[in-house]
Amino acid sequence: MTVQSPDDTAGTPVIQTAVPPASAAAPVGEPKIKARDVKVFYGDKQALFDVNIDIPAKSVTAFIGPSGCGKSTFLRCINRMNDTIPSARVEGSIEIDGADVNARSVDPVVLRSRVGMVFQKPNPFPKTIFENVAYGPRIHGLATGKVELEAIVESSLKKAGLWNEVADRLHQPGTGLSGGQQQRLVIARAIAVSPEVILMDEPCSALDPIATAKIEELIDELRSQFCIVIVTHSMAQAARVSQRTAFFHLGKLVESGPTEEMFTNPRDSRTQDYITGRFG
Ligand SMILES: Nc1ncnc2c1ncn2[C@@H]1O[C@H](COP(=O)(O)OP(=O)(O)OP(=O)(O)O)[C@@H](O)[C@H]1O
Repeated sequence: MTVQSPDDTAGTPVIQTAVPPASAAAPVGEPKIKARDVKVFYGDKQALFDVNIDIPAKSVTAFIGPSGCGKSTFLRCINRMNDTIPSARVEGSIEIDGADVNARSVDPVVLRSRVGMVFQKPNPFPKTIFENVAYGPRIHGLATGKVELEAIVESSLKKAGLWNEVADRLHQPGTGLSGGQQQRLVIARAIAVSPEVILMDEPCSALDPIATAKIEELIDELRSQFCIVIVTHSMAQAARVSQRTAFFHLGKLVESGPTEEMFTNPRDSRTQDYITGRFG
């Protein structure tokens, strides 16, 4: 299906979702990620207020909302990237498969291999294409030798839809690829350590429409294997790629639910106002 009026700024947008019926998109069984009463402070300033959400496995969940509403802050709680911001303090609990990510016993480096992250700007290492993908499996001891490492690199690049474009130049710098290819390389790098969750923070905002379409197709393919959470400014993109959507406003999670319902029949007037372009 197509989505009209990308980014929804002109008039009242009509957003068509390309997702299964709402019943098929509802979480089944235990959620992969369970957040309870999550609050985040930067110094004295509170950026997130009591966020409660269940995020299913093998599905794409989109976080939408106006600039500064806390989408990225919440995303960063899931793999403890907020630990790297000295002024940030996180309260409440986030569990992945029932285990608290903030428990003392959790090594953030190991957590981040289980919960990979893709940023707005593609950030390949200043190394070859091969080394970009091989680095994680090597440091986490996932390959017993060269042949196994090569197999992981190949299968990760294939899953990221990049193999055919780079198979004959694996030993050239990753930074020599186009922006869209670099973003797929970064996704291959995340996949290479067999994560369970992939967090994407506006992964297409630096890409042209063709590269964006490729990443969106890739997200759709990857959802059969991973729990994917994507922050996006584009409601059209949320509608195209996600099965569930969460709307944030002023640091609060206003509502979340099956994407189709969120865009056709939101429960909260703030969501309605946002999706119809009344603010944003
Ligand atoms: N490192 C930081 N230090 C201090 N305040 C921060 C920091 N990062 C974010 N904030 C503040 O926290 C609030 C939420 O920001 P956040 O980046 O999570 O929102 P967002 O919804 O992802 O925004 P955008 O869509 O513009 O990326 C904002 O008021 C922002 O200024």
